[in-house]
Amino acid sequence: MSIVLSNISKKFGQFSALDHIDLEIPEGELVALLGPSGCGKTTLLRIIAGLERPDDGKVLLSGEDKTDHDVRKRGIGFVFQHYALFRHMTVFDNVAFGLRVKPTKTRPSEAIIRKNVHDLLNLVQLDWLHDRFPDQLSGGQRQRIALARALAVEPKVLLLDEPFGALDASVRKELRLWLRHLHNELNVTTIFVTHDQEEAMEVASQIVVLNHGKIEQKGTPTQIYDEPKNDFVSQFIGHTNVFHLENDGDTWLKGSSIVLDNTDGITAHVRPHHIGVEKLDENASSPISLKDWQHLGATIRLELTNDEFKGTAKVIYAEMPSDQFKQSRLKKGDKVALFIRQAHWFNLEKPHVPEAATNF
Ligand SMILES: Nc1ncnc2c1ncn2[C@@H]1O[C@H](COP(=O)(O)OP(=O)(O)OP(=O)(O)O)[C@@H](O)[C@H]1O
Repeated sequence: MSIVLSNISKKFGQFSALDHIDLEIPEGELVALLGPSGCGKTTLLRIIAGLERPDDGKVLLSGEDKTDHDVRKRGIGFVFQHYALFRHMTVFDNVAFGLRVKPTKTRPSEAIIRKNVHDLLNLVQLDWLHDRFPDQLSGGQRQRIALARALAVEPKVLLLDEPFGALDASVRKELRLWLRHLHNELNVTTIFVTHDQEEAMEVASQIVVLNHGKIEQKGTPTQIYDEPKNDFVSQFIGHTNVFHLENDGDTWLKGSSIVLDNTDGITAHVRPHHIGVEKLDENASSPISLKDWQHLGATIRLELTNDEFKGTAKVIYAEMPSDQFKQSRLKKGDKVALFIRQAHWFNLEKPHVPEAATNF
């Protein structure tokens, strides 16, 4: 089922939770709604589900206006952060629930229900737990059962609100991959809410970045990461060094061939792995030195300081492969030269800095 949101707005009292949202989600996509706490993610999900009514705008499902349709008539399945499995029912009965409460006319026979439930439990790889009760499951297992239960009624859209939010990091990681594989298998249009950019990047085919009730950007994970539309998106996705040229000066650009006539109000965002670092000899005049470094596994994060910075960005973070770090023989206190391979520029009056200035 495709989803079109047209000019959706929602206020709570005077507070504008969603402000003229336009969004199209083609059938079969796996979309992440990503943004900081309170930006309107859950409200948007609830409006799609029919649990909340927008003040303005329309919700079209498969091209039909469903804005005023009841939640039960939308063919949508949900999973929320706090898995609401029925504690007094076994895993099997939890998954069968949605089928057993269907009106007599549309309710499958008990034999078909048994087959469907076992198929679903196999799909989430937990059929062996079918006669357990929710209290006897781990958090990750409960979440997979909650998904199986949502899928039992064959929804045309699946909405997941921070489905793995309450789980510890390693289980979350495992379930992210699992969700992506499950989606590849079923191809149900799926929207999940998260405030974790890594989760969005890893799972979604499309990411919608929200902030203060507005869409800042929509695109593939690659587009969002490599071509952020504004400084909010750039900072929200991944790590970046933020340089306010008025305060921070441009000594960090020296040796990079970037020349700017006017630095007023300009910010440059540079990802740590876009900064090359080269060891200089002791007598070199560079103001930049290696203060500290941390081992992140395959990469090393370097903490660099610039004596000439007047502003706030006193520490510059760079990253390099750990093998390269070993070869470089860098040690704390060494003077270094920086090579900025790529930067994102914001608030430039001219639409682009010269080609040579962004990539070299
Ligand atoms: N029923 C309500 N009454 C009043 N204000 C509400 C209501 N529901 C949500 N809000 C406000 O609307 C804003 C958006 O809320 P929403 O739950 O959509 O945010 P969110 O992005 O999902 O946040 P989080 O990541 O913290 O769950 C918040 O400031 C919230 O306080």
